[in-house]
Amino acid sequence: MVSSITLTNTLEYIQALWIATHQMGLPIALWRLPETQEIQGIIDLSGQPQKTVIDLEELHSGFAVSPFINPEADQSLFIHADIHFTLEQDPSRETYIFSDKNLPLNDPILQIRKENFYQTVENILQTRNHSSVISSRTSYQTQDADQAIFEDMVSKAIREMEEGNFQKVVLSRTITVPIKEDINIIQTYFKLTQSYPLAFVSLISIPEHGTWMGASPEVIISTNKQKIFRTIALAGTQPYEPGVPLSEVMWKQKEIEEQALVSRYIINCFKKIRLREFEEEGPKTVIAGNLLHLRTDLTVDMQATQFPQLGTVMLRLLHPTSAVCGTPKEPAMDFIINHEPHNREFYSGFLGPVNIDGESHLFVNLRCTQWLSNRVIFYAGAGITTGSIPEREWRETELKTQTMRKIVGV
Ligand SMILES: C=C(O[C@@H]1C=C(C(=O)O)C=C[C@H]1O)C(=O)O
Repeated sequence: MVSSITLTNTLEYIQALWIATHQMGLPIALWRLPETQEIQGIIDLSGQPQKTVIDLEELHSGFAVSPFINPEADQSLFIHADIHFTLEQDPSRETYIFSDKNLPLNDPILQIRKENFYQTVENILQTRNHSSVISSRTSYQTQDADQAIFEDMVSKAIREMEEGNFQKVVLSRTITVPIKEDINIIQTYFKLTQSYPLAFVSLISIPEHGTWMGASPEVIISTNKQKIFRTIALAGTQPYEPGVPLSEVMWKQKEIEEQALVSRYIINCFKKIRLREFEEEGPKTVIAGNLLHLRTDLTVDMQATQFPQLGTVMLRLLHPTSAVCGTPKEPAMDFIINHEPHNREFYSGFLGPVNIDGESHLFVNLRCTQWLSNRVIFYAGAGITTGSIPEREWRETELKTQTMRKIVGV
């Protein structure tokens, strides 16, 4: 059984692993945390992720994926870590070391499946049968809104806000693009990790639920070994011009207010659970690929506050935040459901590793794409307030897909 191997051809090995999960119908998640080099992966040998509430106190090691619409919080999928591996660059930076963490498998059937899995990987490597995009979903229909339809939807939202129905709504759209037959999804993923060093870069595939790749700048909740809870309030968008110091970046009133709404939403969630001892830092300007955002960091010492279940409680209260839905949450959500022509599915849901080495890091699924065998669907949204100009919001959604489109080559 594989436990640690030095790879001379990393791409080929990870691709064989990816193909093997598809041949065997197994869910897989690959991710790289912000500001780290190591890529990690999880494979669920049962073949079916569990549909569950994300309770960090109850769940084993795994990877959580929630759709945007999850009102009772029970629609999240949990990819169980039957296999957990890491891919680390060696100090010479010439090769990668692939390590299987050899998590204990209590069920002998899973042990046999694991052996079969690595055997399948070997067979694929030997036959060198490397097809290009392997997607867990071949047919899926979505409706892209053109510029006029999107701007009409934004204008309608502005009118409703002027009537006082809500204060902010985040409206999104899809862009469906055919892809070349020879595109390599794993190579694209590696490129994405390089373009977004500060983001959470993920690639997941779940039978019947699809194949998704993204580079999220937005933590929804994270809890680390030191028992520090962290979340962020992220909003406001402008293009990043390399060379301009972040301290010199100026923000318009509209963006400052929009981001303040997200911060206030999070602090209100703390108030609901009577938590007063939190640290607030920011807002400051941060880089996400080709863009800049405004970010406030909010942290809590879960030991000092005697609140070990804070991650679970806050996840339930926060999702969907005002950064991807709006304020107040219910009328903003109704507007989205009634007006966006597409189904968001996992876009603006959350995803990330749970209880891996004593830490959980969940991110909002943004700057993401869904992969079908011959097409990619890009998803992007923008925060709308009464100060919005529809054409600028359209341009913002264009900007939000730009880095990803360049990497995919479309
Ligand atoms: C909705 C998206 O991004 C969110 C909306 C932002 C905004 O309105 O300025 C900024 C960052 C994210 O919180 C997206 O990327 O699709």
